[in-house]
Amino acid sequence: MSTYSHELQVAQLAVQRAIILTKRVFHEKAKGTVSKSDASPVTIGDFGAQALIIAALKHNFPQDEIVGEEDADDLRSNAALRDQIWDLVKDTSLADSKAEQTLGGPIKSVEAMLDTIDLGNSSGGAKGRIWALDPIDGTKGFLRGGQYAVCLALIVDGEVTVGVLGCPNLPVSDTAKIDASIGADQNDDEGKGVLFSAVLGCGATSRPLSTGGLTPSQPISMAPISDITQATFCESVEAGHSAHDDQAAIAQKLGITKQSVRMDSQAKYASIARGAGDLYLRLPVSETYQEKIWDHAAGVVIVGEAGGVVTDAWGKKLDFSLGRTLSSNKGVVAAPKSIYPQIAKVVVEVLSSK
Ligand SMILES: Nc1ncnc2c1ncn2[C@@H]1O[C@H](COP(=O)(O)O)[C@@H](O)[C@H]1OP(=O)(O)O
Ligand SMILES: [Mg+2]
Ligand SMILES: [Mg+2]
Ligand SMILES: [Mg+2]
Repeated sequence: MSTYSHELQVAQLAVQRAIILTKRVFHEKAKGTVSKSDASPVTIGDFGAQALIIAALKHNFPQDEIVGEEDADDLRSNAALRDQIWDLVKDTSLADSKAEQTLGGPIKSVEAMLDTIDLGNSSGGAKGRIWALDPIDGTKGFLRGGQYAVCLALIVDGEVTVGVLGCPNLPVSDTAKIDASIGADQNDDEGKGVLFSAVLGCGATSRPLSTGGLTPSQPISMAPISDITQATFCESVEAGHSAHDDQAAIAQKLGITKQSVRMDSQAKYASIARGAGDLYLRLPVSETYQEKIWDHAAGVVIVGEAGGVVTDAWGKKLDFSLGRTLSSNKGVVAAPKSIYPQIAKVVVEVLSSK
């Protein structure tokens, strides 16, 4: 077995199992949404997916730390919400019994579920093995019926080493270039659901999601691009998460004529890694917002292994060793190696002229 193959297998199966739960919630009209202290939404899907993934990690790697986005505080004071989540969690398992066994089987009780969710409370750091988990990334997209991703990465001594992104609403077929329709109304499951993975130094792959064991994978790589003016660039749907105006100015300076493709979540990283799009621009909207490690870790190693470069808006490597946030970075630029220098130069020009 190669290094990290056990970690990779557990991470892929754990994400795949959690997506059985998130898809059930996705198709419900009422998603059990509550507002967090920072006013961002969280649903029963986010909590349920965090419980299932942490349970699988703790079963296999009891010593590892976990930085998970959610905690169980709201559920300890809201019995109705807690019971709704438990109903989902206790009934979610992989159809393949060997794969389910690998993950340690079901969580034993509602109390164990709450404690498991709270194991995502690591403060992160530069030493040892730390998993970064975003149980639903793009919760706003999830609520809107758009793209979302279940994201898990292993950081070893501050370096992202394993990354897995489950994207239930991306098309299985990777031949089509993405366009504006990818961002919205993904209510039909037909031909959708992709699991992306990478191990540092070993390449990136994708495979169709299943509800049992892992399906065969194929290598993925970014699209070769010689003429930057033909590039497709991705950005957030939410104007509050990245600066659409700066991104439009950068695209214009680069001579890009195509409309940007707006989609929620790390599905943007996945889409450029498989060559369905070319660039991902995430320019900061706020002086104070610090990007969270769980919003980028998996995407960064997947894009890196697919032949891309990911830095912050000033060309600095993203530093995952500083805790739960990327406190020394601002914004994100992801592009194929061949055209990255041209793009980075224009990004700095646009930011410096403000
Ligand atoms: N001001 C902000 N700048 C950048 N990202 C943000 C900001 N506020 C929230 N986010 C995060 O952006 C991520 C989604 O990005 P996208 O819009 O590209 O899908 C979410 O994880 C969300 O975090 P949160 O979980 O707190 O909502
Ligand atoms: Mg997120
Ligand atoms: Mg989230
Ligand atoms: Mg959130």
